[in-house]
Amino acid sequence: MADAGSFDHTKYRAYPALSLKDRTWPDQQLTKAPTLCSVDLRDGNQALVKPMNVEQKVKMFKLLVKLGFKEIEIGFPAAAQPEFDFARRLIEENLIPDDVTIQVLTQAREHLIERTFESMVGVKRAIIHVYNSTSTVQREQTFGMSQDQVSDIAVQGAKWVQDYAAKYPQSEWAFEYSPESFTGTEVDYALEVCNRVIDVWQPQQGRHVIINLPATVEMATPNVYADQIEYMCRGLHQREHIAVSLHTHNDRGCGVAATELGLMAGADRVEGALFGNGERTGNMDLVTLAMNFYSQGIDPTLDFSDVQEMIDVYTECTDLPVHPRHPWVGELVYTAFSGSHQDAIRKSLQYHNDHQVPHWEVAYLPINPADLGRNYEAVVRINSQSGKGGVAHVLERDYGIELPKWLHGHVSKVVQSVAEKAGAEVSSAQIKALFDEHFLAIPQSWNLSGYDLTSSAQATQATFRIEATEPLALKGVGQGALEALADAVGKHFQVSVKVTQFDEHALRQGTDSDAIACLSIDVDGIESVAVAIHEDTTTANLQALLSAVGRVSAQLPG
Ligand SMILES: CC(=O)SCCNC(=O)CCNC(=O)[C@H](O)C(C)(C)COP(=O)(O)OP(=O)(O)OC[C@H]1O[C@@H](n2cnc3c(N)ncnc32)[C@H](O)[C@@H]1OP(=O)(O)O
Ligand SMILES: CC(C)C(=O)C(=O)O
Repeated sequence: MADAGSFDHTKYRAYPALSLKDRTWPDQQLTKAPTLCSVDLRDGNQALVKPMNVEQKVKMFKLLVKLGFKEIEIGFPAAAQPEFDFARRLIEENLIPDDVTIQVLTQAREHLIERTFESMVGVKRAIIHVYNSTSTVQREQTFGMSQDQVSDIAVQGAKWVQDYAAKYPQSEWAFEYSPESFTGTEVDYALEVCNRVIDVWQPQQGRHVIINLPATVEMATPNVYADQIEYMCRGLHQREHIAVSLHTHNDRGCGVAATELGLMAGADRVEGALFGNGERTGNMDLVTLAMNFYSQGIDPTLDFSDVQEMIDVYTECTDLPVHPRHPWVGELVYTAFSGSHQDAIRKSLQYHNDHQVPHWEVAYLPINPADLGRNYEAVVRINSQSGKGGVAHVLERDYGIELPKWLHGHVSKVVQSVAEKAGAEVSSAQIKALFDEHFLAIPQSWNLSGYDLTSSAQATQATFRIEATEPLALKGVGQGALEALADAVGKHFQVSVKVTQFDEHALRQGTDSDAIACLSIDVDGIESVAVAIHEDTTTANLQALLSAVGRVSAQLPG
């Protein structure tokens, strides 16, 4: 038995690096997506607390087909009755589209291979995937066998697969071999085993052969895996007739990176699972890989335009959640809470609206979330980390209220104070309510009920009627209505009223004809800000001024 364990790194040692001095993969660029094979229904399934039942497998299979997978490992039919039944169901109910090839896994043991072929009776086309572990540890500790003996298991397995395939000539067969725990295997020995298998299958005679090189356990940095793949690609017999496939796991958190470097090193095909489900830390995440291609302008060959459906089916079938920060698809991955990010996003989106930008280049948003069926509401969310740009963005986005820049700070101060006190997110509806309460609401007794203007070349003479406890009529004169009202109010309260900021424009949404007036005044040194919306532009302007005075009226003389 192993000891009880102590946090002592000296019991571990570094992975022996392969010295491939003339490696070429670092100079390669990925320009095309590889063949993508989903192993959700096998490697993903075998790692679940509660493996999927047949109905769940059917549901997952249909999702995988809908997403566009052309190769799908559907299970390990010799392992358990539900696995066998699922294979039969797909075949008997004709659920496999003509352009989709299913794949099944088996150990290199004859009775399991025989049963696997029985599960495939009547299939149009299938990949029989046979594996045995070739790793040093498993040779010594699991099998107690020499290199030659383990290599013989692979060769024998390959022959059985070939022999049983010959018994079912109505189906089109492809063969796949995995030296399981490839990354725990001496690479020259792994090459030797694979070549012995290839020599049995003779792919140059038209047989479709896949050599899959799994990082069953991820043990080293991705560059080491890439070296191993380049080494294998150089040495495999009949390389041009076989597909080299990658199957990485995520023990060190680098499953996707290892796959990408492995592709640069010459591989043609990739196995993985949605959201990285799979043994331990999971298989390589196909969603991340495909979206990495997509975001580089490369067709990923999969369609994730309805990400929510994918998440719903996945969570229902696996009973596993998708992390909110999961690359590309997590609930929070297009959300900015922090002020400077929000400000940059808002300006960048505006820039895209206003200019012909040939490619998507928006600050902090590597792709357009709408591509995945996500809406923009999630992009900017407000809490105490947020700034004025973010609050302005929410009012614009959700209510069509475009505020002048000088007003952003005033609104954000109110929202920030609520966010700080609550220690929580402030919703869009709360922001609107705060805006209404602090800027738009007309203070009691300060409602403009009418006005009469007489304009001459010199000045505007005006009477303003205000709904107060005692209806009020104020008279003033000035260059235009707003100045006349400032004059009228000033005279009435014996104060000086100066308009320091003013902006008026049409509202972007809601009633087309509505105007919004935003204004800041100085009343004997006291600053006051207010906003008014009205279908009549002049009324909006005048009401904004009256509201601004009303907000500080308690501080005015008399
Ligand atoms: C890395 C991977 O993900 S590999 C896939 C792993 N997935 C699974 O194992 C899930 C499905 N597997 C199962 O349900 C079972 O293991 C079965 C049905 C396939 C086999 O069941 P059993 O024969 O009862 O048990 P088990 O798997 O423990 O068999 C171990 C025996 O098979 C041998 N063996 C294991 N793997 C292989 C292989 N790939 N090829 C040949 N022999 C193998 C072992 O050496 C051992 O031999 P021994 O009996 O002489 O000691
Ligand atoms: C059977 C093989 C491909 C496997 O699942 C692994 O090595 O992780």
